[in-house]
Amino acid sequence: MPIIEVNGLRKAYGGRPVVDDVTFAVEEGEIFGILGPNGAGKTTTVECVEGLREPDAGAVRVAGLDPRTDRDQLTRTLGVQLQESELQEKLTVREALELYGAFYPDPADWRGLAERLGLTGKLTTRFGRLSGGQKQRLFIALALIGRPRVVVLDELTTGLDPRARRDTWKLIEEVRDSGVTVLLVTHFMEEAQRLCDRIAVFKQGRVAALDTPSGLIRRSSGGTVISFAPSRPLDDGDLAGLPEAATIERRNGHLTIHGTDTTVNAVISLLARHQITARQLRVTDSTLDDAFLELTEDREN
Ligand SMILES: Nc1ncnc2c1ncn2[C@@H]1O[C@H](COP(=O)(O)OP(=O)(O)OP(=O)(O)O)[C@@H](O)[C@H]1O
Repeated sequence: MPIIEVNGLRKAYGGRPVVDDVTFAVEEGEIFGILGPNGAGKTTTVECVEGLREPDAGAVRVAGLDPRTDRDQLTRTLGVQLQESELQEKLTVREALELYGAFYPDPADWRGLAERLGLTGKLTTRFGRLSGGQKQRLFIALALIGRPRVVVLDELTTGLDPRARRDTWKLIEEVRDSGVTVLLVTHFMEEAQRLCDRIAVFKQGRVAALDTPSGLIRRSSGGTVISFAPSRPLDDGDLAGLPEAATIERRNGHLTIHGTDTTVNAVISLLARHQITARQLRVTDSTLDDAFLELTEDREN
């Protein structure tokens, strides 16, 4: 049974559709990513999941609850990363954690959460005096304080330094390992690739692709690229029989061949057969970045 179900979701602003027939389901215990260019409808979609926006059409269920009509139960099920403006400047970190913990019947231990998020030294600091990254960590702690079954994190690590970002990834993995489902909106490909079990790529209000990170990479046409400078020239006849080679380019004594793993293996055997050495040999694979750019490319421009 999926824990989040979004079916035929539509939302328009001023007659312009920004979420246009979006359907996806998130299984319990998954980290499910939503990727997409600015304005693709990601936040609008998650706000419908959180019950903050009313869909024009379609159905949303979180653990069987309707976010618009079952609000009380939903707040006990769903943890949401707050936006900055929602906390008072004068509130200290400790007060914020205690206050938000008091909203729930069985809150998590705020001291433990503060420690996991590196906030122990900041407990008496007022919210207005925290750095951007410290605020971000506090929002993550507040999203988790009610021991939610599902947590929605929109731009989880924006503003965090590289170490804090990695620590946060570890924390999110621990959260998932404790059985919590995570819905993650992100612009960071490395984050999506590392954390997400599956990803929905949004484009202009629609789901352009939904797959595992490696599934999305496999779909991209970039494939594997091998480039090298052969110790003596290879003629076209030798290269013609290479399996699964999409393109072969020659430039300044360098060969660049786009293909697959099979192509790379065939190139290596070919070189060995002809006793040719490959100088400056590089083999690179497509990344989630490549897949994302290809999937969200605006072909009309
Ligand atoms: N309250 C609103 N009134 C009018 N238009 C809105 C409103 N909220 C969002 N939009 C528009 O809807 C579109 C989708 O916005 P949304 O915030 O869902 O995109 P997003 O994919 O989350 O983008 P980003 O990556 O920039 O956060 C945008 O063009 C935005 O300008």
